[in-house]
Amino acid sequence: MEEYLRERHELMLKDRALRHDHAAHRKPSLDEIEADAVLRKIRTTEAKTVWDSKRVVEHPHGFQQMFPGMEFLTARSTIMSTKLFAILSEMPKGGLLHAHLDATVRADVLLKLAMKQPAIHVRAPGRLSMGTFKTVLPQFRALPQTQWTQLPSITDPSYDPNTWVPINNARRNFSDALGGPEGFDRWVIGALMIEPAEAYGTHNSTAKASLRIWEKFGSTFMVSDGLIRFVPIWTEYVREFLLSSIADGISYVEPRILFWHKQMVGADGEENVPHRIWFQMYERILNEVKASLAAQGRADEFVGSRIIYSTLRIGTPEELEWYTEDCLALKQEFPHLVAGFDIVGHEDSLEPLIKYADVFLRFKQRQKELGVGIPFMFHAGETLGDGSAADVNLYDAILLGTKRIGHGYSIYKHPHLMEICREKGICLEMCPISNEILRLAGSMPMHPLPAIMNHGVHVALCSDDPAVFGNMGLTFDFFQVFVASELNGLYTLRELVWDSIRFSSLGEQEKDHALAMLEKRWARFVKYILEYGTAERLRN
Ligand SMILES: O=c1[nH]cnc2c1ncn2[C@@H]1O[C@H](CO)[C@@H](O)[C@H]1O
Repeated sequence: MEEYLRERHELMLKDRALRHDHAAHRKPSLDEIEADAVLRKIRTTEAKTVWDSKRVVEHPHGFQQMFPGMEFLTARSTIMSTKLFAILSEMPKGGLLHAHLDATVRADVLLKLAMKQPAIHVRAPGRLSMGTFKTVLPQFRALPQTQWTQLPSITDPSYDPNTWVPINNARRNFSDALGGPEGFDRWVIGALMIEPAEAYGTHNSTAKASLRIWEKFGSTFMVSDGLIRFVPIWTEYVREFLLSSIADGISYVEPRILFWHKQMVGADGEENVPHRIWFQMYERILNEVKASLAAQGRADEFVGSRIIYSTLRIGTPEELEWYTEDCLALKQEFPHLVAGFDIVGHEDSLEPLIKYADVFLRFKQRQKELGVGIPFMFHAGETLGDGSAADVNLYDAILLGTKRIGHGYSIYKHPHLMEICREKGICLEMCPISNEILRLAGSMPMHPLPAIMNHGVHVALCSDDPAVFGNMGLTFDFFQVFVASELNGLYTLRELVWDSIRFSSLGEQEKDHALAMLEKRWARFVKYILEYGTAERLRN
């Protein structure tokens, strides 16, 4: 029996040897070993006390049994009540490498920013009633002062659909039958976020033919665009994104900014602010945030930010070439801010990478001519397809030399591609909560993340579109991943955090600095877990 147990142990070690959190790669400190045990105890206890399968929560189909890593939108408030969540909130998270900027600030905060702008008007394309509350969506726009209106209400019987009402009037006079001003907030926020009833009920399909969940997902961006792409709101939005990320323990952010629209609406209500001014504004806010942290003696909490230039995966190759040239010009003017290039949007229904391969090859050539480097950071494989165009995007992303892969969800079906990622150090930006809400995985235990980690592929955990999903910061994604596996421990968390800096676009010296800062904060975090363990009598 002794011999059997030894063989058994060796087999397990061998099977897990490719994992980056494997003991062979780094010796944990004694404190870490003890803190790991505390975290595991809490997880085991809460699996019984909180995620007990006899407990249920309300669910669009009736009731849902609780389990660790269950559907995020029905579990969210329970997650927030756990000890594990409280502890992970304190964890230094490293970098956020995959987030779409226009979905990074809480919907209620965005609405408050909008209410401060008299230029912002709202209209409804149809009549609002209880029956149309979810289907008649608000449209926002900042108007030049000459076009401001004084219409009193968007719900009045006399309201002419598609006419602009000042946002404050629309809110103040929102009909009592629809909930008054709070009803207005619910209408707007409901259009900016995905609700459980949608993800798990009415829109629960990712099928190519119906795209239900992506219909709702896509529409949230149409609604928010009229608010965010307005200079006075955009600048405050960026500030809020940076500050709320820092508050969650994130020390570096690399958002994808969508440059599809060639202009932003300026403070005067005219759509005439070109991309280079967006970069200037971003840099100004970034410097202000850094200066205010330094003034508070908190400079070591944040190392900075770079931008992944993104446009949509639609249109002709010629049209895409306008964007690659635009990106080149911006890289020359803001070399320290442009981190990479990507095309975004629903992979299952929009254009595959291969359609633009010659543009991408020319883009690389142009970079050589101009002496600049703009790595691809392609979205690829965010699909359930097997051999579909979205799945095949993985081959093109890798062949085109992508530095990281956005999602790469379907890569676990491709042994050779995983080997390439492992050997070339192509990191996967995995967004587990996003994948679950967009119905690629029914819950966290159904997510392929463990398969990918067991193959030794580097992963950075990311939030993708936290304003739409409600997974603000990175604590929620770390939580879901941590509770859904008994293999994952403190060393797993540490590897994920470290990889998010190692595979970022920071320069080598900046990475060293960021990792040194992280090391100090990590040591404090480990002490915090130990103190927590002592207070809760969880230590031996
Ligand atoms: O998970 C994703 N996969 C692909 N595209 C996305 C995802 N999340 C957001 N966007 C896209 O980014 C744009 C906003 O910046 C939107 O067009 C949205 O479709």
